Amino acid sequence: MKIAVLPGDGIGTEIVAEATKVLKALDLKFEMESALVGGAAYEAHGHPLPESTLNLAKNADAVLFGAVGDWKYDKLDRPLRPEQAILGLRKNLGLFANFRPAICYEQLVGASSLKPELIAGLDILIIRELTGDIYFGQPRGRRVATDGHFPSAEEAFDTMRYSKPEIERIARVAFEAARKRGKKVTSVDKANVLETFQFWKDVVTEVHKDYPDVELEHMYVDNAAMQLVKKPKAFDVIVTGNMFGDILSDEASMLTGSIGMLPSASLNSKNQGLYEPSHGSAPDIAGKGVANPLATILSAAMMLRFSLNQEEAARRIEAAVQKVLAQGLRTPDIYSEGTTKVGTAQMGDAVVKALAA
Ligand SMILES: NC(=O)C1=CN([C@@H]2O[C@H](COP(=O)(O)OP(=O)(O)OC[C@H]3O[C@@H](n4cnc5c(N)ncnc54)[C@H](O)[C@@H]3O)[C@@H](O)[C@H]2O)C=CC1
Ligand SMILES: CC(C)CC(=O)C(=O)O
Ligand SMILES: [Mg+2]
Repeated sequence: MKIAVLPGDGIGTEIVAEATKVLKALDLKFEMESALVGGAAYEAHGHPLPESTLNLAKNADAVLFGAVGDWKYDKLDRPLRPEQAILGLRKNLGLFANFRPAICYEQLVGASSLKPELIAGLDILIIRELTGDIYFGQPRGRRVATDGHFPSAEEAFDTMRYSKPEIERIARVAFEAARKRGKKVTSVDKANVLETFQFWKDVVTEVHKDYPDVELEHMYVDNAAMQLVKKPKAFDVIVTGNMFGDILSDEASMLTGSIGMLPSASLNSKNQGLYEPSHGSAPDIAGKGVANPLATILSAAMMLRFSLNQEEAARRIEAAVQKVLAQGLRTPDIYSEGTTKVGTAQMGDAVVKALAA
């Protein structure tokens, strides 16, 4: 078994170091090989996703990814920007199904910006389509307008699109997932305005016929954003497109206490996967040793479960995370009065210690 380890930029290197520490402490038989990705790869090789990094990821059983990006690369041509590395990995590996579980651990109920009664016991699963939508649609670019409010002005455009098989396969993933938990799927769209999402809604409704035991509701994305903070526990599984899923999962992360708590798994049809926290490279706190490594450590647990067939080891990690939270250890993003503030490495060390106990 081989894990490709791609730390990336900013806090990516700090949090992945803690996750690999935890993986090594499990004493399982797998090999880990690291490579540069994102801005770090651009600096060393002139490209954010060098062929060697892509090949390592393709040939591994699973990929553990940190985060990419930094403001200093924002002026580069788009194909050279660090974010193209994660988009390229998702596309090249066919990682269309992104699982983002938003679970509020009992010990963190007080860390959320929402009232405790709204989020205590929260366990929702966002399933985000990851290789289509406006993030990948062509054509895109800049041009001179020929119509509209300002003819002959400079304009920019992107293309939102989904094919029927792309919607069908992610809908099936969502219904199958719901079957194993609360048996309810909320499909989030903007069918009242966008043709792409009327199509999405029609196809999801059709696929639902094969899952009569699962309840399906449809919700517009603006309402979904509101309902997520009004009554989050009314959701079970949310399925949505790439862009809406990106936005709603950041919102949902605050229901768990912090974006530093939200792991993710991105799977292809062979259950090969890339595992990364839902957040980015956080340049504002990079290098300070204060980033929360738990989303990455929990992503490593998802990797053991989904790609490496190590359910017991996954559970051990999740139990260890709960244990350190119960001990009162908190990185600054989840700190509240009466708990103990720790840094990134101390949090990783505490998880390793909790594994052994
Ligand atoms: N998958 C990826 O590699 C992603 C990369 N990005 C890139 O990351 C860079 C920064 O983007 P932002 O919009 O600022 O999003 P971000 O998720 O990096 O940060 C947003 C806020 O959350 C905080 N935060 C994020 N992770 C944290 C953690 N583990 N512990 C404590 N606090 C944490 C940050 O300090 C910041 O205040 C950009 O270059 C962006 O393109 C953004 C999202 C995903
Ligand atoms: C580069 C972005 C598409 C990454 C992101 O924001 C995400 O996947 O959540
Ligand atoms: Mg995002």
